[in-house]
Amino acid sequence: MTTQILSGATGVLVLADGTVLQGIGVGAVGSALGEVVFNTAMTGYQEILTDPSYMSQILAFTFPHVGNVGVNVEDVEQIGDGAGTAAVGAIFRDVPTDPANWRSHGDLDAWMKRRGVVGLSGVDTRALTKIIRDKGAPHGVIAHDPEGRFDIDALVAQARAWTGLVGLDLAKEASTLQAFDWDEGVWEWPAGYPKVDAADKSVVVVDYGVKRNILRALASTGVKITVVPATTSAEDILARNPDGVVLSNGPGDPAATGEYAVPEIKKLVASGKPIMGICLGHQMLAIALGARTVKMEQGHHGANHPVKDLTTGKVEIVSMNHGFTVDRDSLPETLVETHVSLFDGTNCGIAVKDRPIFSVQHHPEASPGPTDSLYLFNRFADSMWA
Ligand SMILES: NC(=O)CC[C@H](N)C(=O)O
Repeated sequence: MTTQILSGATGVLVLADGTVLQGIGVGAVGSALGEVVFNTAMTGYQEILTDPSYMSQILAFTFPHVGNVGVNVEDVEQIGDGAGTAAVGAIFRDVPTDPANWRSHGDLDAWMKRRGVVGLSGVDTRALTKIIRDKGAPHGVIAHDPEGRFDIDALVAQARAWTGLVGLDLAKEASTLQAFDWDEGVWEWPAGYPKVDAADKSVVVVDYGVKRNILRALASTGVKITVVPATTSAEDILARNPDGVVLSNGPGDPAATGEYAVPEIKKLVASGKPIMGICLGHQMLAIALGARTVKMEQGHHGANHPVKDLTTGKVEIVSMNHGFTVDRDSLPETLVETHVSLFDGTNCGIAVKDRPIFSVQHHPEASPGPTDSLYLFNRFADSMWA
C-alpha cells in the first residue's frame, strides 16, 4: 500500500495510462471501475445516469452545470434500482449547487450516495474530453474519500488490469428477471405520465436493459406491451402471439450476448413478425442478419447528434449512447441502410428489404434529448396494422 494524502482533493479519476485528475468527491464514497466516456447533452443528467446502457461506464459531462435542477422520482430510466445496472461513476466540471426546480425532490449528491454512484467534481472536463477525443475512451477508476487518502498506484493497476467492454456480456444482468405488462405513455403537461388504453395489437419487448421511455413511446402508439427477460426463448416469445417484437437497448458488447440473444433473434426474424431494434437491439439484429459490429474509439454519447433518414432524406437531431457500431461494409444484400450519422458517417439504421423489420442505432425515445425520431415508433406500429 502506498496510500497518498492529496492536498485538498477528496476525489480522483485515475486512468490506465497513469493520468490522475484530482477534484472534489461527490456522491458515494468508495471507488468504481469502468470505461470513461464523455456525454455532450446539456440537460437530462438524471435520465443519462440511470440509462442501463451505461453499465460499467464512468460518465464525464461536458456541460458544466450538473445538479442544479436536483433529482426527482420520475426521471429514472432503468427498470431496476441502483448503479449496478447503470453508470457507475460521474464527473462534473462544477461542484453541484443547491437545486432549484419545481419538480425537484432532493439533491444530486445525496441521490448519488443512495444509489452508490461515485462522483468527482471540480475537474477540467474539457481536458478530459480532449484526452478521450485523441486517444479513445480509456479504462479508469473514479474514487471518493472524504479524508483524501488514495492509493494511486493500486488504482492505476486496477484500471490497467480491466479487460474492458469488448467481449463483455452485460445485457442479461441489466434485464428484468420476470415478465411484466406496461401501460404508461409519454409525459404530458400537466398530468405527468398517462395510463394508455391499448388497442388490440400487442408487442413483446425483449429487455436487454430497456429504458422506460422506450416503453412509454411504444405505449403511446396504442399497443399493449409485455416486457420479457433477455434470456426468453423465441418459442416463449412467439407463444405469447405478439403482433410485433421490440429488441431493446442495453449495455455491453452486442457480439458477446452469445447463445441467449442472437440465435433467438434469428428465429424471431424467421417467424415473419414485425421487429424493431433499438441500439443494442439494432446491433444484435444486424449480427443475427449476418452483419458484424466493431468497437468505436470514443463512441457517441449526447443529445445533439445529426442523423439522416435515407428513406426520406430528412435530417433528425437525436439522442445517442453507444460505444459499438454496425460495420456498414459487413451488411448483407438482404439489408438496406436506412440511417447514417452526419458526424462520422457510421451506420445508424437498417431494414430488411421488403419485410417489416428495421432497427436504429440512436434513441428515438429521447429522454433526454430531442423527439425528432419518435416517428419510428409509429413506423413500427403501422407495420403491425399493414
Ligand atoms: N444504448 C445502447 O443500447 C448501447 C449499445 C451497446 N452497449 C453500445 O455501447 O454500443
